[in-house]
Amino acid sequence: AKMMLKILGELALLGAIASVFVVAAQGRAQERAAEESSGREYMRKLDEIMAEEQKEYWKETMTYFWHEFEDEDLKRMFKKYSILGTSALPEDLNQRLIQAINNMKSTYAKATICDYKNISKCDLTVEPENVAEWWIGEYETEDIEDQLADLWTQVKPLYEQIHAYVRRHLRLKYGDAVSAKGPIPAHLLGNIWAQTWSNVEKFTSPFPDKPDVDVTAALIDQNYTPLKIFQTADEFFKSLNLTGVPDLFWERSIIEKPDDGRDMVCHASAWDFFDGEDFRIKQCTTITNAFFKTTHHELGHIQYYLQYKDQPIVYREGANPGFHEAVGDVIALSVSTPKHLKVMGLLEEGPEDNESNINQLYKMGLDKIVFLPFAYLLDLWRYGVFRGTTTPENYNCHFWQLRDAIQGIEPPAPRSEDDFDPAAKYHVSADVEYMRYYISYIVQFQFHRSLCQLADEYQPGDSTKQLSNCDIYKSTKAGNALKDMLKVGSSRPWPDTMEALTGQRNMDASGVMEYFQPLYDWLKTENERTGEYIGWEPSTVQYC
Ligand SMILES: C=C(C[SeH])C(=O)N1CCC[C@H]1C(=O)O
Ligand SMILES: [Zn+2]
Repeated sequence: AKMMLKILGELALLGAIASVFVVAAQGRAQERAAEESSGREYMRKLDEIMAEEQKEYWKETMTYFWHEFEDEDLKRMFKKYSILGTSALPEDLNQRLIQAINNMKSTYAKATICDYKNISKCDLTVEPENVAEWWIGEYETEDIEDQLADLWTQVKPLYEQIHAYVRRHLRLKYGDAVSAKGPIPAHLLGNIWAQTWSNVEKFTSPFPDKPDVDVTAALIDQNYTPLKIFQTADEFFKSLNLTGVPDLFWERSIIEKPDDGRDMVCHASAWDFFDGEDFRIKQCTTITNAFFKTTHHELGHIQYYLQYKDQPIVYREGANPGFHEAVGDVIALSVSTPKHLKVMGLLEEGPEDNESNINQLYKMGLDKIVFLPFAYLLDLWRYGVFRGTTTPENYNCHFWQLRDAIQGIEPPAPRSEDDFDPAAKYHVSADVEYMRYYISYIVQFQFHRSLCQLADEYQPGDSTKQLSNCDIYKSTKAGNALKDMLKVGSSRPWPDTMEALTGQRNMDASGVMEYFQPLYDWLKTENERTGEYIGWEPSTVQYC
């Protein structure tokens, strides 16, 4: 009884604090912002006030010895409230931080935050370690960096096979501009960041005589509009007994680039307004295969918001950031199968023979496998920047050293410290953590495998039910399992959440490797036939 009273007291305390936090923060901030400003200025003012008020409530949180609470849930909530992040900065510096990445270090140097591992010690300047620790801390896993490295070790052999195969075909097209054993020049890969290589698929496909699985032409021929792409994607989620987007979503989202001259950050994004009703996407949709996929990706974020909207505010986030990025992609893995595209009338009936399957896996590999080293190295580089092992004098040099060593690509021309190439990536300039995508591209195949088994679309060892040909469309059994995972938000440690869906408590590459096994086998045979050098020697381009 005494224990119960104590817990009830803590819960009541939490309820009071939590409601004060949120309602007060939003209500008062919105009133003040509206009184003091309007339009674009309103959003900046709202940010400013919210940061001030968040800091006020954070200080109140710190007056409780929550570390000693017995109730695990209560303690978890307080721990999340205790992480203030960049809102610890004075708002003007926070604005500069958001808008001017290149003076992040001096901006951080002026702020003081609590020691990540000793929250009662709050006189620390934001030493580099705290930021890397803070980002890594979001994964609540002591050895997360080792796990991330292990995942790369598991997938790297497959990447090296794709790299060698693509390099050969680029040599066939561009000659000696591409060395037989060196890194691939980044500008030949059809993507400004060389992060995915889908744009070289057409002239490198293993079996070019087979029908192309690119739906861009079909989308255009069938008069798809951005709205119809969104409605089609939303229908897939509803087919799984998940929740369709609310009317407010259609009223308030921006799904096409505005033609009224205002400038807008066109990088696709999804937004939760934390009132349980207002969820939006901002996207400059064009009618392409790529945007068909991105729309599913962004609606995956909206679905997560919809499923955890009744959780306490502090738990309205992904089980870890990688989970949030994986939801829409898991759906897109089903949508992008030739089987599903034929159901949608976006692909002509045609053979689903082994060569077509290899082509399809190759297309997916140019997106999913090629992306992994890029996503991994981008935050390896930033961990070095935050920790001070990468100093301003060698920002660009270290970036290209990682691009050379891990991704096997080289800059198109000599580089120096007069250049700052990492900032050409939106997420670096906008200060958005990126390891979430690396994790997503691993765990989405673990989720896909489990959902496909539930949908009876995949059976290990059954060649008629291969993972890469699985489409969970209309499987309410799979949909309900996914819904159960999403509803939890971050109220449980992510290994618990992953285990509930997959039976596994760890991220592992077995899902992605199983999905791509037929391609891996084919590439090893093909690269051996053509005598390719697997891997790459260091670049000879001057970049340090
Ligand atoms: C689509 C989004 C918004 Se969450 C995105 O930033 N992505 C999705 C794939 C990786 C990363 C990128 O574009 O670099
Ligand atoms: Zn995303």
